Amino acid sequence: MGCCKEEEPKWLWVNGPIIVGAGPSGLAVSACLKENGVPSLILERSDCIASLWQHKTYDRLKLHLPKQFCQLPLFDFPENFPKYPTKHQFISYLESYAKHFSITPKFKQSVKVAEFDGVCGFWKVQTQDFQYLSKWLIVATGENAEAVIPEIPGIDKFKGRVMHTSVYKSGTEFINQRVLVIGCGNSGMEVSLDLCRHNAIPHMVVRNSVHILPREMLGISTFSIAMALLKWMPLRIVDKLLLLVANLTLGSTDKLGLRRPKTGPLELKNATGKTPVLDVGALSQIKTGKIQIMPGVKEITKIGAKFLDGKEGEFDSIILATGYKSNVPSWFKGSDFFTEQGMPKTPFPNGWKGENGLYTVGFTRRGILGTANDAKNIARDISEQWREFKGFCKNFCTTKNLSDNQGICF
Ligand SMILES: Cc1cc2nc3c(=O)[nH]c(=O)nc-3n(C[C@H](O)[C@H](O)[C@H](O)COP(=O)(O)OP(=O)(O)OC[C@H]3O[C@@H](n4cnc5c(N)ncnc54)[C@H](O)[C@@H]3O)c2cc1C
Ligand SMILES: NC(=O)C1=CN([C@@H]2O[C@H](COP(=O)(O)OP(=O)(O)OC[C@H]3O[C@@H](n4cnc5c(N)ncnc54)[C@H](OP(=O)(O)O)[C@@H]3O)[C@@H](O)[C@H]2O)C=CC1
Ligand SMILES: O=C(O)C(=O)Cc1c[nH]c2ccccc12
Repeated sequence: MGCCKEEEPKWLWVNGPIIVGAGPSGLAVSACLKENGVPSLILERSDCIASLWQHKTYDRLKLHLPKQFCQLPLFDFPENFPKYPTKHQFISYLESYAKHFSITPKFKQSVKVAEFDGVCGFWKVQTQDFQYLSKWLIVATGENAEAVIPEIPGIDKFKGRVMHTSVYKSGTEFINQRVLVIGCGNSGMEVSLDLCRHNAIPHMVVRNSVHILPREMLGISTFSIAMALLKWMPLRIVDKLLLLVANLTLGSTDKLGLRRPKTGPLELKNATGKTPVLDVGALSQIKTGKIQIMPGVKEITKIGAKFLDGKEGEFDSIILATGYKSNVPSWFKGSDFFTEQGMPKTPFPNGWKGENGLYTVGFTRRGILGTANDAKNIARDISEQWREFKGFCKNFCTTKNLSDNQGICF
């Protein structure tokens, strides 16, 4: 009987923290560490930095918060960037960012297991190729690591195309098609709008309530207004003001089949992570009927869908705009720092630090702004320990002809 003993993966000692994920969060924390004299190693499952932005977003995507809220620490956006940069501009900024700080992640390293070894006092991080060892583990895999694909009765029978928004690029593939868009967050709204602009016929499923705010109020971004008001008044009052202006400028969304939640938009974002829709044009297409609002789906049939109100419709394609989730529970083991949903249990602003050298960056439900905050906190914290640890490292590592961010093999 042939026996093939699986080869033990090679061990790599990392000089500095291990960062999992080369998105904006991983890059930001690596840059802040470097600024404090601490080397680090980023492990990235994909073949490039910012893979969410490069591989999983549609062509027409723009940041919907103004640029001052979306830049990473220590290195600003170029002056000539517009108020709302395009995704291509954002990616080129991130590439310059990595270059500026000489950040060279190790690509195609998908972390399968990460666990603290209490005996040796190190984090053991396993990818398909290696086992990495470090005193610090920084989780930067994001709140949007995997697409949420809900089980919708009958979806396997559907004859047309079914895709998640993470693979949608442009409406050019859907010209003249009747498309069912399931979900009405920012992705559902913007994909429906893009479909309209390509002469497709989108029908958007709204099974629940949703907050829609104008992206700007009197030429000032709604998000900037909210941030400014929050310095002076409680969240609930800010929410009331935002809703007052939203109702004045957009009219009642309830009449269009878009009921507002009882909880205000910012309070809801903080409590559940549900981001309010910042409208960039979908609402006016809903008003003209070019985007049709549909109730919850009862089941999908071969040729279309049956809805909870008893109506039926025929569709050529289905786009799941059903959101994203963290993937931390699938690879992070042996600690109860994270919830079952893969978010830190400790709420903002203290969720960035765990025990035994564990850190998280980008799990604040506050977009890039939250990332920048975490990255600075982590770098400050680790750099204090680093100075002490460096002495130990010097004795430990025999091979000295390696650059800062390479692992030492033994
Ligand atoms: C369509 C869209 C638009 C958005 N627009 C904005 C905006 O305008 N402003 C804003 O502030 N926020 C926006 N966000 C939120 C956005 O997710 C974050 O702001 C930002 O991308 C978060 O960066 P991150 O590095 O934390 O996560 P990500 O960008 O998701 O990066 C995480 C990285 O980790 C890698 N990874 C995951 N699992 C593993 C593993 N097991 N092993 C190795 N690598 C792994 C991934 O491949 C990825 O490269 C948007 C999100 C989406 C989906
Ligand atoms: N321009 C930009 O900057 C953009 C930013 N984004 C950001 O990306 C993140 C993800 O957004 P998005 O992809 O819209 O995800 P969201 O999680 O915000 O929205 C998911 C939507 O899908 C619905 N849904 C989930 N499961 C089902 C189901 N089984 N049946 C019917 N509906 C379902 C949800 O409804 P329910 O509420 O009932 O659960 C919700 O309407 C957000 O932070 C968003 O702001 C996204 C696009 C553009
Ligand atoms: O665009 C996103 O997904 C974000 O997470 C940005 C964001 C953080 N906090 C908010 C509050 C209201 C609208 C968007 C955001």
